[in-house]
Amino acid sequence: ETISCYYLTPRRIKKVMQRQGVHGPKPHFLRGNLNEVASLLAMTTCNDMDSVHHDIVSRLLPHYELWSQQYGKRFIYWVGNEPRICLTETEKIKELLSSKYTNLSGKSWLQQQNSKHFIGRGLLMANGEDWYHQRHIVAPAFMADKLKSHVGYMVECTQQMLQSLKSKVEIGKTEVEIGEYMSQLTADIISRTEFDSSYEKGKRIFDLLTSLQHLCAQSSRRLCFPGSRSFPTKYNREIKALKVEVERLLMEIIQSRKECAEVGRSTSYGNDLLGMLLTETQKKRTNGFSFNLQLLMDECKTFFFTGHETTALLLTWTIMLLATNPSWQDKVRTELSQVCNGETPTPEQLSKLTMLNMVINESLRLYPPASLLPRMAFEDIKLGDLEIPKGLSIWIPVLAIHHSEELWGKDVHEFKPERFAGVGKSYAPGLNFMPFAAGPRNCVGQAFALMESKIILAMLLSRFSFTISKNYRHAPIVVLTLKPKYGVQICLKPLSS
Ligand code: HEM
Repeated sequence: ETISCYYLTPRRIKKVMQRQGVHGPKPHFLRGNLNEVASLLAMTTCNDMDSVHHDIVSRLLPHYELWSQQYGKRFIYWVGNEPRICLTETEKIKELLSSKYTNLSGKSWLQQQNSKHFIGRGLLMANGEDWYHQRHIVAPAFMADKLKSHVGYMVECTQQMLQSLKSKVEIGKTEVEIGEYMSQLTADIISRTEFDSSYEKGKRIFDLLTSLQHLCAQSSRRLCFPGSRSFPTKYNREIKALKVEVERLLMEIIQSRKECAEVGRSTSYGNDLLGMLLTETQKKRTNGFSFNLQLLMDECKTFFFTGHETTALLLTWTIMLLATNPSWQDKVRTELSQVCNGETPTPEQLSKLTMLNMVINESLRLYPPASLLPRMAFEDIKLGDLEIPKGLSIWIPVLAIHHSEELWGKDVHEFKPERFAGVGKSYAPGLNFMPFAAGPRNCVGQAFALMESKIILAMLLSRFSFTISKNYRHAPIVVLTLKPKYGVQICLKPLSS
């Protein structure tokens, strides 16, 4: 199978794509176009941006800009031995992400390899039947009524964060790097709501996962061929050691939950995500799918990771946008005082915060934390007139779609939340807007993330007003997710209420 994946299929793919008039840069032996991508990116991201503006595609996807100009909307390039088609036609994307193709497409071997030691085969990286079973096991943890029961924790964690901001301001430290606060807060919330574990306990897990993420991200730029990941290099040893340590800590959390149930202190494993996963490990299955201990740990890692970083980035970018657009900050604050009257928002009130919702959408459009969607065709598939041969990987550059002048108009790079007015009523941005992907394999945590973000922003905005600090350096980068390279420094001013 390896041989067919590495030597035969690419030749076939090349032929099928050429026949359809899909071209791209010439690949080099073994490295494909990795060197061009790396050197273009090194050039565009070596400096900060000269001002806070949002035209970031040429900075973050310079290869996309170059090749889409040279070869057209659809082009093909090579990451090592893996051929990729870049797809921006939203009708075709819609079809690809629909239920028709959930079994015929998924995460590629290369991606699975790159995250093997990071989040393993948890939901995000699973395919086919494995994915289907996992998705059905975890989905109930993110239903509306479950989410409502988390509001209390979310508010409590946010209050603690606000308290620590207040203490800082009181001793005269009015400038803070808000990204760090958001990252800690969302980590705290996912630990408490889904694992019933304190932030301190979870913190070490997050730190280790972050280091693992960085190491594994490096590997996606390294040359990869079958077997190379098991060489005992320093790099591989480092990854192994971190992985062992994360899993040891997770076992502690898992073990203590199991003991709680087994010594009879509680009647079940609990009904948060960890409890539901543990219950699943006890079930005997006949259909060949087994939820074993390794999968349990992979799932925990997956949710520790997906459950906090992306949301923290959404919050951080939104705060940067509000800090640089004081009129929108005022608008949202006015709405908050009208709807919530100075109180902590309830789940019912959250849905009435339309200005806040518009601001969050606009932030997700300009700075989508997950800026690319990767898929691979496991069979030959046909998207309209486009044939996608088996083994071709498909890259959907969400960031480029969100910044497409053709789709959004001349003011595409401007911060204009009003473009989302009426979303959910008469106006649907449809597939021009896909920060959480779409179809059956969309973000399972979307409602969780949005509820959490609204609570945090609402509480922050009613306690403080803020401006961007002169120390803020606008330098967005993509390291798996879209981040501000040096964080977001803001100056806080407490509001009297
Ligand atoms: C603003 C915050 C978030 C954004 C922008 C975001 C975005 C996304 C996107 C684009 C995907 C599809 C990835 C792909 O298929 O390649 C995804 C999947 C996923 N997300 Fe999120 N996410 C966010 C928050 C969360 C939260 C809070 C959780 C969990 C509590 C979560 C858990 C997951 C999981 C488990 C998947 C994999 C789903 C599957 O493959 O079936 N996400 N997310």
